[in-house]
Amino acid sequence: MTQPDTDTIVAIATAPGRGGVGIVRLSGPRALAVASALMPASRTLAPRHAHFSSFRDAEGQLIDEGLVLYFPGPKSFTGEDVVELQGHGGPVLLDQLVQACIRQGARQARPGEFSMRAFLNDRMDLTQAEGIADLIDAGTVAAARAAVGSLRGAFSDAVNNLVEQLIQLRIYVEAAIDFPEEEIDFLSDGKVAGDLNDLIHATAEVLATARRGSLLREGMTLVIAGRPNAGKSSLLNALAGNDVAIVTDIAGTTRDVLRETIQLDGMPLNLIDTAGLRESPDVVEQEGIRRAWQAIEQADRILLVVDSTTVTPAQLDQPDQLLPEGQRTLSSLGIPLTLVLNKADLSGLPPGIQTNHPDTLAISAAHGNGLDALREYLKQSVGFHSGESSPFSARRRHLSALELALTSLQHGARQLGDHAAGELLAEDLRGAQRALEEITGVFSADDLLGRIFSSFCIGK
Ligand SMILES: Nc1nc2c(ncn2[C@@H]2O[C@H](COP(=O)(O)OP(=O)(O)OP(=O)(O)O)[C@@H](O)[C@H]2O)c(=O)[nH]1
Ligand SMILES: [K+]
Ligand SMILES: [Mg+2]
Repeated sequence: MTQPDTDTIVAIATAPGRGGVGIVRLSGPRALAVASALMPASRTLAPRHAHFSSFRDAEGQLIDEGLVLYFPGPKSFTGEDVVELQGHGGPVLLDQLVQACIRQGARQARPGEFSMRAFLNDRMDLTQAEGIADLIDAGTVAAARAAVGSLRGAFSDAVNNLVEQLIQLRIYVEAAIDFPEEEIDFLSDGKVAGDLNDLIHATAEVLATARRGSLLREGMTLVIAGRPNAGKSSLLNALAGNDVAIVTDIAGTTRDVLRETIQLDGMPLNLIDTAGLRESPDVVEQEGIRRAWQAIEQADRILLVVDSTTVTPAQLDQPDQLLPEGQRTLSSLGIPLTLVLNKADLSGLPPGIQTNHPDTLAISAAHGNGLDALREYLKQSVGFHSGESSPFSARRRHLSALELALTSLQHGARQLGDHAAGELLAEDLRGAQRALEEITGVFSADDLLGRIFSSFCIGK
């Protein structure tokens, strides 16, 4: 496992720009020495007390004056000696303070390096470190509450509980393998099957909660696709409540991929409007259509918009027929799809859910009819309820790890049914544990740590 290096690091900890107060943070074995070099020689710093002091560069030039706080390790954020210099919040001024610290032997911190040291020094686990980043980045109150939950360890607790149950089961199974003379026929032993089943349920539950947490954080990506002039851009504008996209009656108006994020009762929705799909001799439009397909492939859900005055009832159950000849098929992508029958004002369709066709709604993007039903439908399609919160925030990597653990456990359960060798079950349980421990960072590849922490900003 990576060890924290012994450099003393420094960075501006407050947001870039001007503010009343700006904080420069030092961490490492020489934090106190570096900070002291900027202050009058007579200054001694009592731990966890605010001291007022001047800050000077190596030439004795006054940079600023403000408060100094010293947190001796290991009871500090990073687990190392930490000193905070709180000056006035000007970018040039704070940079001078950082440069003065560097002159005294500190090094500029890399993105996320303070949090990474806190993790490596066991001050927190990975989900807590990620909780800090998510809290800072939270775009909604619900997302911020979920991130605080992670920060306080709610996610780690849930995962550690699963690991604990898993270890108990592994001990039993491995013992049965190692001591066959004991004649514990654990394969037909109801205890193993029962415990495994409990574990599968508990893991599925944590996964469901994590999915909600991830939804609050990242939202859902909806790609609006369809033939030219179906009313895709009109739908984007109607949902965004803003004229983000150009709407005209000319087929092929939209060329670029347009992105707009909206909130649906606290759930972020990333809406993407695309060029109308058709064969076109125009090279600009061709490029737009290529990009449209690129966006479609990345969608969490596709909103296939069709002009309801042009469709026949038979086409409704075969979405691929709703695109012109020569286009790729949507059904082969395996992405959830909603059929939006637009221009209901012209076709006379009743706006809202079409009860005899699943995942089909009629709307009038131009007049706003059926949009409330569409919003409600979108929330329900992902299991999101208004005002919902999640006890913790989660990221894609957490979901993948939980999914992997669940698949391993389910695979293990099938081994039981097949009366196969216990080694196979043991292997599945080991795999599940590894996946779960990757979430909290008990088990982690070095490059995973690098990837996670480098996505944090400098000073975090
Ligand atoms: N009557 C009626 N007209 C609509 C409705 N929605 C869109 N339109 C009209 O249909 C035409 C095309 O609308 P757009 O939103 O530009 O369609 P688009 O699918 O984005 O078109 P491209 O970008 O060219 O692919 C415009 O003249 C809109 O005013 C609707 O609900 N009812
Ligand atoms: K158009
Ligand atoms: Mg358009």
